[in-house]
Amino acid sequence: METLHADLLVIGFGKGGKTLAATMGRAGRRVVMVEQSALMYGGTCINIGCVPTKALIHRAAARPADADPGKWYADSVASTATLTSVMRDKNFRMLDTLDSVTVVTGTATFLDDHRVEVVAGADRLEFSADTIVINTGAENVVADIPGLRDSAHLVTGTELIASPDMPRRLAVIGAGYQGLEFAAMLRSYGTEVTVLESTERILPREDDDVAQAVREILEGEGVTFVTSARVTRVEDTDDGAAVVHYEAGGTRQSVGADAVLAATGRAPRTAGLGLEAAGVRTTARGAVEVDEHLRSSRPHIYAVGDVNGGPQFTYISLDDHRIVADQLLGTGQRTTTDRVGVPYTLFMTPPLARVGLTETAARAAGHSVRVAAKAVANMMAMPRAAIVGDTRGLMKFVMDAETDEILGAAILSVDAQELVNTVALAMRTHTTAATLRDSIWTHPSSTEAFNEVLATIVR
Ligand SMILES: Cc1cc2nc3c(=O)[nH]c(=O)nc-3n(C[C@H](O)[C@H](O)[C@H](O)COP(=O)(O)OP(=O)(O)OC[C@H]3O[C@@H](n4cnc5c(N)ncnc54)[C@H](O)[C@@H]3O)c2cc1C
Ligand SMILES: NC(=O)c1ccc[n+]([C@@H]2O[C@H](COP(=O)([O-])OP(=O)(O)OC[C@H]3O[C@@H](n4cnc5c(N)ncnc54)[C@H](O)[C@@H]3O)[C@@H](O)[C@H]2O)c1
Repeated sequence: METLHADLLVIGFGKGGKTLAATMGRAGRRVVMVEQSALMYGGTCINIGCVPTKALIHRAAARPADADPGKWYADSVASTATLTSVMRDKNFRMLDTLDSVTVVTGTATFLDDHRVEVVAGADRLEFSADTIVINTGAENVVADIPGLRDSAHLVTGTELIASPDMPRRLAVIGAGYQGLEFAAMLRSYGTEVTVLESTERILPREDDDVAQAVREILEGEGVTFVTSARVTRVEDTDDGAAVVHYEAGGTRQSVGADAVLAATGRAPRTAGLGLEAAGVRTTARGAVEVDEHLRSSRPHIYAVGDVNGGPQFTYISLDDHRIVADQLLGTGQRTTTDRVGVPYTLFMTPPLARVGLTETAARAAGHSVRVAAKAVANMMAMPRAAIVGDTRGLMKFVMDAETDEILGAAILSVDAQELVNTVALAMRTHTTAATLRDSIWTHPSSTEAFNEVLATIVR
């Protein structure tokens, strides 16, 4: 069989890989992009991750009081599918319209460190490339709980958002990003939601006051939480539902559910890639082992995005592409250690946005800390929350008492996903808290809260 040669071969149509493929294609390099599914052009984020979940969250908030919840849910799933198909098509065309880029639909496996086999049904192609980028993402982990994997009611987020049938009762296993976003989203459509989390409290990496505020908001919406829960068994019943058995607080309990959502993490997708044949090492957690330039143990093979074991966010995959592009076209200076102030947002309503250190982590790291904090409901100078009708939440800033630089922030408020980017930029540019506090911001805006919160030193 003929082996087709490319300058760059990318395995997986994720954020980092597709952006790199486009950049290299525009620079005149011969690029092959291999994606295993035509339903995944553009990757996880636009097809089964960020975009559809946030679209469904947005639609839930727009439900008229008199709309039938089940029908509104089915319509929302349908309109979300339309949105993702438009984005998928745009992503495909972004690469397909570049003369030097070829998109191949099939599953890639390494034959050796320069050759990759692509299989699609009975068809088989073979490619070789000078540079290979692995961008295969991550996949949901289904915990090893008796009965769970065999339950007809087990769903991952991918299946949940594809079905027009709104579950009447949802049991969520895991109170991380997926668990809390799906719990909040389904609850706002009208589903009865119970979240079972194995740790002592939700969001164990956040400060107590922030995690508690999140829990109170979600409980106020009607979500039930069981923490320190050990899920022991999932059992399908004759009446077409499931019962999730668990132990908590020293007693055995159970909850009935029409769907059981596995939200216990996403693991790097390296199985079946033939990494051994290429001499590419993996970490104990199954990620491709990379250095700060994202080179694997074979220097011409890179890994970008979730598969390299870094933070699982779309914009990290995008930043990974900048590092590899700098290796291939630039000065080769950029590294993962350049990253300062990486923000992230949990999209509940209102959202929780975070950047930098928590108060607990800042103290543990030996910083001399000052904390500014205020409940959104107590703010006088930020009418935006009242205007949009949601004054729940709090804002909290952790500053270095000596330099007045911001070490971290937690913003649980309307517009938090936007506000946090300004704070992250302040952190990256060593802008002091006093500058943010005394700056001129538009009115009425959420950013105005900085004037007030940063003047409210609580410790
Ligand atoms: C429900 C959910 C919500 C999320 N919400 C957010 C959010 O709001 N904000 C945010 O920043 N992040 C969010 N994330 C995380 C974000 O989606 C991921 O971090 C990001 O999409 C990872 O992109 P990637 O570049 O690693 O690869 P991916 O986009 O995962 O792409 C990998 C691609 O590789 C393909 N592939 C795998 N193996 C092979 C093979 N052998 N051959 C060929 N192709 C292969 C897959 O089909 C897939 O298309 C969310 C994730 C989920 C699951
Ligand atoms: N808004 C966003 O940016 C966004 C949204 C969704 C997902 N993501 C990304 O996807 C990643 C994966 O999300 P996730 O929520 O699946 O994982 P996660 O790691 O964020 O949370 C998993 C949770 O499940 C709990 N858990 C594990 N095993 C359990 C068990 N047997 N019983 C009960 N609880 C158990 C863990 O203690 C943890 O709280 C996130 O880390 C994030 O990077 C991002």
